[in-house]
Amino acid sequence: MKSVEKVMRAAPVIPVLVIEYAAHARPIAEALVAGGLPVLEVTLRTESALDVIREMAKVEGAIVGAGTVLNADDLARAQDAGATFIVSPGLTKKLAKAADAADIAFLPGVANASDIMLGLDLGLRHFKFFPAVANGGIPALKSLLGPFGRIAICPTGGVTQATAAEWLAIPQVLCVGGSWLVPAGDLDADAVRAAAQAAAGLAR
Ligand SMILES: O=C(O)C(=O)C[C@H](O)[C@H](O)COP(=O)(O)O
Repeated sequence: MKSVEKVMRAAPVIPVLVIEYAAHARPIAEALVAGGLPVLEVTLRTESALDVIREMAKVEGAIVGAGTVLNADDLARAQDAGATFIVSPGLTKKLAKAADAADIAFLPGVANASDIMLGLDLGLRHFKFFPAVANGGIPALKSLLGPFGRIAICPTGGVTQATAAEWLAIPQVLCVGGSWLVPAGDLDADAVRAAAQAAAGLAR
C-alpha cells in the first residue's frame, strides 16, 4: 500500500476542499501549493469533484487525494480521476480491503476505541480523528491515545488556524485537516495563498 504516512508528513495541514466549479480547481491548487500546502483533499461532495481532482492533479507539486470516500465505487472513481490517496469519514472492512487491493494510501476516520480496534485488526495504524472537536476535542483524543499510543492521527472537523497548533503539539498528531483555507463563494487566490502560508508555518 502506498504510504499514507508520507502524505500525512508532507505538511502540517491538509486543506479539506469543497469546490463547486472545476474552473476554480487549478488556481486554488496553485495558491495552496505556492503557500506551502501540497496535500489537497478534494471532497466528493460536489458534482464537479472528479473534474476538480483531474485539474488539480496537473498542478506541479500537488499531492491530490479524495475525501468523503464512502465505498469502493467512490474509491475507484477518485483513483481514475488521479487521486493518490483517499480519506473517509469512517471505516468499513469493505473500504479498507478495496484500498488495499487498489494500492492507494488510505486515511479512514475513527471516532472511538472500537473504530481504532477495527482499524488495527485490518492492519491500519494511521487514522483521521473525526469529527475532532464535536467528538470531545483534545481531551478525548488524549484519552484514546492512552491505550492506542502507537497510532498516527490527523484530527479533522472543527479545527481552525487558531487551534491547530494545540492539536499538532500532540506527538501522535502528524497533521490536521480543515476546510478553513478555502471558504465557499468567490475565489480569492491571494487570500487562499496567505491562509496556506500561515498554516504551513505551524510547528509540529
Ligand atoms: O467530507 C468528509 O469526508 C469529511 O470528513 C468532512 C470534513 O473532514 C470536515 O467537514 C472538515 O471539517 P471542518 O474543517 O470543520 O469544515
